[in-house]
Amino acid sequence: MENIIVRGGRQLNGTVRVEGAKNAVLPVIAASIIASEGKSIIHEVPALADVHTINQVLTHMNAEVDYQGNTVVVDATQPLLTEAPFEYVRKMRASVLVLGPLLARYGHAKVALPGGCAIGSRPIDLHLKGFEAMGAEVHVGNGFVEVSTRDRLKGAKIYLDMPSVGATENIMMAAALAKGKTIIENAAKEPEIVDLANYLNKMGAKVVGAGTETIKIEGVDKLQGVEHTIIPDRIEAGTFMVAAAITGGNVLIENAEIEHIRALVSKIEEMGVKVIEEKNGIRVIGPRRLKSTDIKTLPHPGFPTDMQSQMMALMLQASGTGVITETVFENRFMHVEEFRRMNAKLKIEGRSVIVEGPVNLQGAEVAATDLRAGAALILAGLVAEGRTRVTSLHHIDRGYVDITEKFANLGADIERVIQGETTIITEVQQVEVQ
Ligand SMILES: CC(=O)N[C@H]1[C@@H](OP(=O)(O)OP(=O)(O)OC[C@H]2O[C@@H](n3ccc(=O)[nH]c3=O)[C@H](O)[C@@H]2O)O[C@H](CO)[C@@H](O)[C@@H]1O
Ligand SMILES: C=C(OP(=O)(O)O)C(=O)O
Repeated sequence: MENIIVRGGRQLNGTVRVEGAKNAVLPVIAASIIASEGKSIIHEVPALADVHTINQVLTHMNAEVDYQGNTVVVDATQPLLTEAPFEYVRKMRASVLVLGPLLARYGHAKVALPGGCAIGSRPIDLHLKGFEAMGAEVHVGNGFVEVSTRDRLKGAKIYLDMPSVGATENIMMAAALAKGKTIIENAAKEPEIVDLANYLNKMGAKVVGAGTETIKIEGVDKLQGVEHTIIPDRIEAGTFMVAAAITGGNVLIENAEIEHIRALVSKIEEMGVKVIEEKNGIRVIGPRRLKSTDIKTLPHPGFPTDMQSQMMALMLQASGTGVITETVFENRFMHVEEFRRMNAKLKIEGRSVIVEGPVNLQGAEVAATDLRAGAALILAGLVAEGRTRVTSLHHIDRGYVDITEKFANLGADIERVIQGETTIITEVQQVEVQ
């Protein structure tokens, strides 16, 4: 079993470069299977366990996938299987993102039902509602969801009860080849939606309005493979911003896009952190004393739920009482129990956590309960007294490339170990481990 060991007390200084965004690359790779002509060449692909999973899903379906350096090349011109079994969906819920592309191109898709996960029940009813509105039949049974249509999908007006990122992406991809116009109302506005729309448009689709609450898609007859570069990962960037802030350090986060993380920037500035936009990225300088604040997670452009646990770590070091309210996922406070093992004073009240700071965090044995919680525990470990051991690293490997090396390069006392021994983990080994 692998663990990360952090010894607290070092200030972080230097430069770190963020990777391409996990949440942008997964739908983009999924969308590449709509291309019936030409190869899709995708750059800035992060070497994450989730990327290997989506590549395996495509390979299972008969697409040719070549992954070298940070580039993935997908050739989906040959006939594809239209099923994704449980072994992939179990590892990664985003496997459901092949539903829209397969339905669009083949009129059929069958994917194992994702089920609940650590952060909430996460149904896919809105994805299915969208497909049904476009004329697809939906059948759920034996642990699978199957969507099919005898005729070509028809454009439709679809109102999402909530601005679901995955539903917006799946419907956008299905609508790309539908007959006529689809309008998605109350669509998700995340930067990753815009990246997917840009990619689809390069492939020949007609998508307008991505990044606003109304997206219009005029269906076309076919899409072709193109070259695309994935946007930077705003959550990885945010995690390093918090690392600089929590240690009172000075870190340049290269390749970070400030427009994608305004809500986070504004909150950490309220806490006394200095944020400077530079030519190559964002410089973050932590203050001597942090002031507490309140946070409410919301769909973009609100405060991202994927930064909630990292902010909890930061608020534990801030003076005063702060309230964190989670409105996106109903069960995303699993890390509270782990922070408490580190001497945190946290009180859960319904969908909020009251954070009393500052506390003297103490190193402890803690487990990552999801990928962001894992990163948050490392952040807490950076300032805790003594040694923190973080386990369940498969969560962290889903969303962070070389997190141990990146923190070590900034001056952290951190190492990844196997059964008590220090090891250097290569990308290939990481894939075998998950
Ligand atoms: C791979 C990826 O991009 N993951 C991101 C994506 O997840 P994901 O796309 O799964 O998140 P959604 O935006 O769909 O989920 C938001 C909320 O809507 C609910 N819901 C969603 C769909 C549905 O059909 N019915 C329904 O009730 C979910 O249970 C959740 O409570 O957006 C989340 C919210 O920003 C992020 O935390 C995830 O990192
Ligand atoms: C919740 C997350 O991802 P996923 O939707 O892939 O589980 C995340 O990236 O924090």
